[in-house]
Amino acid sequence: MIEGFIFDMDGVLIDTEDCHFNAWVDVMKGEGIPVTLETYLEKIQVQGRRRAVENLMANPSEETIARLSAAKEEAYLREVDRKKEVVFGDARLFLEKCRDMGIPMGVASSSSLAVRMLERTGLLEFFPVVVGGGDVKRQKPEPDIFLEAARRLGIHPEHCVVFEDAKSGIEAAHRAGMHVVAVDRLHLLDPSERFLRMVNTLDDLSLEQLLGV
Ligand SMILES: O=P(O)(O)OC[C@H]1O[C@@H](O)[C@H](O)[C@@H](O)[C@@H]1O
Repeated sequence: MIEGFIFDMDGVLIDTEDCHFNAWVDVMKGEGIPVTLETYLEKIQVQGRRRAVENLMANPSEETIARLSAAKEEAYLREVDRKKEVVFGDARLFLEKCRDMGIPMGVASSSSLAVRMLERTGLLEFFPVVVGGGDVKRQKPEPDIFLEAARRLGIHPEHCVVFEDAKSGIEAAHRAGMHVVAVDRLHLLDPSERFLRMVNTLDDLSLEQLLGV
C-alpha cells in the first residue's frame, strides 16, 4: 500500500541540474580542471559540494573546499537567476493533484539549498517535510536521506514512493526499501532497471493507477 511520496528536487521538480553543471564547469575552470558532462554525472551529481571537490582534486585542503564550495553556490545562484522559470510545469500540476488527493509529501534533496530553492519557487507550501544534504551524515547512494524523510512523514519506508532522476538517488531509494518512479527527463537512465514506473515527465503518470485506487 502506498501512503506517501518523497521527491528529489533538482531535475525532478525544478529545472536546475544544468545550473549545478554550469556552476561546476565555471568554478573548476579557474582551477584548470575541465568538467565534462561525463565527469559531472560520475563524480559530482548528487554529491554534496565537499565530496564533489574531493572527487575532482587530489587532497584538497579545508580552505580549498570552503572556497570552491562558496564559489559554486554563487555561480549556481547566478545560473538560476538567468532562467525565467525554473519549476517544471508538469511537476507543479502533479503536486497540486497530489495535494488535492491528500497525499503526504516530502522532499529529500542532497542540495544544501533545498529549503531556499523551494521557497524561492513557491513549492515549499506543498511539503511539510524537507530533508536537505546537511541533515544527514551519509549522502545518496546511502539510504539515509530517504529514511529520514519517511521518518519525519511518519510513514513506513515500504509504503513510500520516491521520485528520482539520478542513478545514485535511485540506488539510495531502493536501499531504503522504497518504491521508485524514475523521472527520466533527459533519457539518461537504463530502462531495464526495476522501477515501479519510468516516465519522461510527470504528465505521463496516472495517480489513480499508481495508488491502485
Ligand atoms: O551544491 P549543493 O547545493 O550542496 O548541491 C548538491 C547536489 O544537489 C542535488 O540536488 C543535485 O541534484 C546535485 O547535482 C548537486 O550536486
